[in-house]
Amino acid sequence: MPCSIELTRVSQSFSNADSIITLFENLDLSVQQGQSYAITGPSGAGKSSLLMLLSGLEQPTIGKGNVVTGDHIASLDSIRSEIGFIFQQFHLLPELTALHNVALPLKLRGDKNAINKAQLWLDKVGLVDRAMHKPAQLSGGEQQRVAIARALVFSPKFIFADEPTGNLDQHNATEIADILFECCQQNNAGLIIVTHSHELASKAKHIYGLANGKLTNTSVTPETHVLENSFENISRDTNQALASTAKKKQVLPC
Ligand SMILES: Nc1ncnc2c1ncn2[C@@H]1O[C@H](COP(=O)(O)OP(=O)(O)OP(=O)(O)O)[C@@H](O)[C@H]1O
Repeated sequence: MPCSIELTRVSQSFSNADSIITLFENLDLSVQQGQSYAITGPSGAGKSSLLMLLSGLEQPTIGKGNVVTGDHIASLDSIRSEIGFIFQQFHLLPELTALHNVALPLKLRGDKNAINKAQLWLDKVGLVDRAMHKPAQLSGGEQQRVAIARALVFSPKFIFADEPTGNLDQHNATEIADILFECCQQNNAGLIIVTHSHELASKAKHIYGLANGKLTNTSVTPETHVLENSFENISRDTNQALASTAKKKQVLPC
């Protein structure tokens, strides 16, 4: 049964030397396994902090997060070994080959087939011929492919990605985004992305904006799609009619 991560009325504040920064208060957010989410918003709004709370790696100042499976509610600690991370800076281990970077999470779980499974994942992300290369011998896009394979190799329930395309050029960013969404969908993993990229965010089913401590669902609804399509059809029909009139005017004598 798919599970969801639920943050209920959470607040997050940090106290610095002479002040307290409050990022958000009484915020609710629920993310479901198998679904994709993007969190966008201005720099410093607290997007990465929210990702840390969702993943259970950090605790909110007030409120709490739970994993909900049917009627069963558990703390976020219970899902710690079933979540994967992807970062802007890749965070691969520099002394390990691509193959051993991907195999590492499986080895840590005592999986005897770690190397074979890692090889299959390198194949999935299109890097089978780079298995023996170390991160420094790979391009940014290739390193992020390794990071995606490493994050998904142990079939996690959720993937948390913080600016996964932030260090890549446009071409690589699009390719990496496609691979990431496809791999998560195929593995029924929930995908939660923090990004400044509207192109990347638009691939997610649910899009949230975080600004001034408020989280707003800005996803395009099916109704909006219908309206957009209607406008496109009207605009196309109008253009066709205008083109046809212009053509007739050219042919017909004045
Ligand atoms: N552990 C911490 N201690 C003190 N302040 C923190 C801590 N973590 C985050 N902050 C502060 O909280 C604010 C929000 O940080 P966060 O990284 O969550 O924002 P963001 O929306 O992800 O920003 P960006 O888009 O620039 O990455 C920043 O001002 C940051 O300095």
